[in-house]
Amino acid sequence: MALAASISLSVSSHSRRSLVSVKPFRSSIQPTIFKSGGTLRNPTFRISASSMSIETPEKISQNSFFDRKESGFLHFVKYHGLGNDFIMVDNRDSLEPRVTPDKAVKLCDRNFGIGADGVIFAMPGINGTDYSMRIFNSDGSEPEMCGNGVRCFARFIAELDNLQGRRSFTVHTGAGLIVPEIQDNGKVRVDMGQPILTASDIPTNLPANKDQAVVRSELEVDGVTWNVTCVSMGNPHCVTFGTKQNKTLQVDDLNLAELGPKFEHHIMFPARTNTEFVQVLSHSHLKMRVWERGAGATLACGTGACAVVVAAVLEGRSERSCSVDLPGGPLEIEWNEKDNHVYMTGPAEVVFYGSVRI
Ligand SMILES: N[C@@H](CCC[C@H](N)C(=O)O)C(=O)O
Repeated sequence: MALAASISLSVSSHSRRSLVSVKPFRSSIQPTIFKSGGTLRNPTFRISASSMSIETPEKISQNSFFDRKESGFLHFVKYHGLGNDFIMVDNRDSLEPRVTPDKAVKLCDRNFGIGADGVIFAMPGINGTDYSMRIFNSDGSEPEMCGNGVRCFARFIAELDNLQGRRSFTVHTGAGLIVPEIQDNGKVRVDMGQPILTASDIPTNLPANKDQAVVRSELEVDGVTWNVTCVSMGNPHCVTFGTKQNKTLQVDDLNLAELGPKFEHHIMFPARTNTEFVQVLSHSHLKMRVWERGAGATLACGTGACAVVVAAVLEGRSERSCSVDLPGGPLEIEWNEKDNHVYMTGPAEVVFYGSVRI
């Protein structure tokens, strides 16, 4: 759909009202939406264009979106990776995030804010890397890494910086060095590094049962015994393929909103955890739903999909290369035998460009 929009948003920390005006162009649809209120509170505050097509960067640079520097406003681009959506902030001039965790919570609010699963900051590189990436979850907590986010980050950087034909660069994250590469088809392949399996490093209080790892262990949740494997991709994941009583899951039947928080806040996970519920469709095809730490049920989780393939291999359920179906679409994951790194390939798309008063 070649829909492009001009969007105005105002999010105030004092008033929880918001106003959205959407004016599409290059489209026969011409709605004007006032999300609440009905009057344009910032008539001089006009926002740049966006497109759901991949020609967006050229169009946007013509409009000098990224040159906008008005004080009191945050200019952002909203991206998504399979529906896991992020407010991307150009923070290349400072290692201090331009938005506080409290403000991130407000911006991520789907009713009173822009709406997103997190806020991501593109920052100067450290330790010899080209860039650094930091992220706040929608609850304001700061995770170490975000797989879908780093694909969005790669496309965002390609828009922001003149990479002179370079397709790949290095990114410092809380999970260490991450290397995304933009492919000819626009998808992003990411070297996600090595999975961490040592129980205390994940961290989990579940006792190690295979070398130092927790593989197909038992986790008691509200009187039900789940079989779980714990993996860190820099951030913690608890992967389950079923319970002791019911060894295979039909993931569509799960009540995630009820189950998810019980795993996230379980005493066995001192840093909380992301949880993936997985159904094996074949040795190279998995289906998962995720409850994310600090964000709840999301449409996709890149680090989660990586953790799922690592867990599936450790439990002898799959090959090292798998398609992983998430509610928002598929990711291709490979746990490479030679270098022990996990590689993730998937899309990252612009949703819209906007500015918000901060
Ligand atoms: N959606 C992300 C993971 C984001 C961080 C996570 N909620 C955490 O707290 O660890 C992904 O795509 O990996």
